[in-house]
Amino acid sequence: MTIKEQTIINAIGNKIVTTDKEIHIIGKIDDPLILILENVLSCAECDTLIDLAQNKMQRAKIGKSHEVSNIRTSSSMFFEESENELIRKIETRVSELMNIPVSHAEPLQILHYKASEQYQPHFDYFTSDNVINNRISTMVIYLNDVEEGGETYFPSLRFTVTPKKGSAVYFEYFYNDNHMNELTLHGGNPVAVGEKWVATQWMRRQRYR
Ligand SMILES: O=C(O)CCC(=O)C(=O)O
Ligand SMILES: [Fe+2]
Repeated sequence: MTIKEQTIINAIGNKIVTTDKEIHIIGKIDDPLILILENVLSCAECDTLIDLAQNKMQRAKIGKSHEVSNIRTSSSMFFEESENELIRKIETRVSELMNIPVSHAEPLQILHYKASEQYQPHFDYFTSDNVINNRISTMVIYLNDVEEGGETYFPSLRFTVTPKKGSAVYFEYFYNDNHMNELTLHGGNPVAVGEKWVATQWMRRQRYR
C-alpha cells in the first residue's frame, strides 16, 4: 500500500479564504501539489508593486552591472520585511494562502523580464547536502498580462501557466519522496512580446525572520 504524501495546503473545494480576500482555485495538479489561483492581488496592488519596485531596480542595477547570468536574464529586487503597509498586507495574505507563518517567509522578490529575457528551468529549493533551513514552497504572482510568451513552465510535468495579472501559481516541494520534489523543476519562458513582472514568495521550513 502506498501512503499519500501530506501537503502543506489542504486544497479542498474551489477557494481559499484569507482574512481579507477569497481566492479561487482555477487549476490544480495533485502530486506534486500545484495550484493556479485567481485574483491573489488586485490590479491596483499589482500596479503599486511594479511602481515601488521600478525605482529600486534602477538603483540596484548600478552596483551589479558586472553580474552576468545566463540562467536568469531578468532583473530583480527584494522588498524589506513589512517595508510598508502594502507589503505587510500582501505578506499576510500570501502566508495565510500558503498556510505557513509569515515568520518563515523570505523577503518578497520582484522580477522583471524584458522581451527575450527568461529564467532557465531550476529548483527553488537548495540541493546541496548540508542545507539547514531549506525552502519548502513557492508562490509566483503575475503582476501584468504578458502580450506573448513568458509562461511559467514545468518541463517534467509538461505543464505551462500563462501569466495573468493578479493570478498566481503555487507549488510545494517538501515531500519525503524526492522524485515528487524534482517534478517541480520550472522556468520562465522567454518573453516574446511585451514585458513580464512577477512577485515571488518563497517559504522556509523553519523561522527565517
Ligand atoms: O517568472 C517565472 O515565471 C518563474 C519565476 C521563478 O521561477 C522564481 O522566481 O523562482
Ligand atoms: Fe523558481
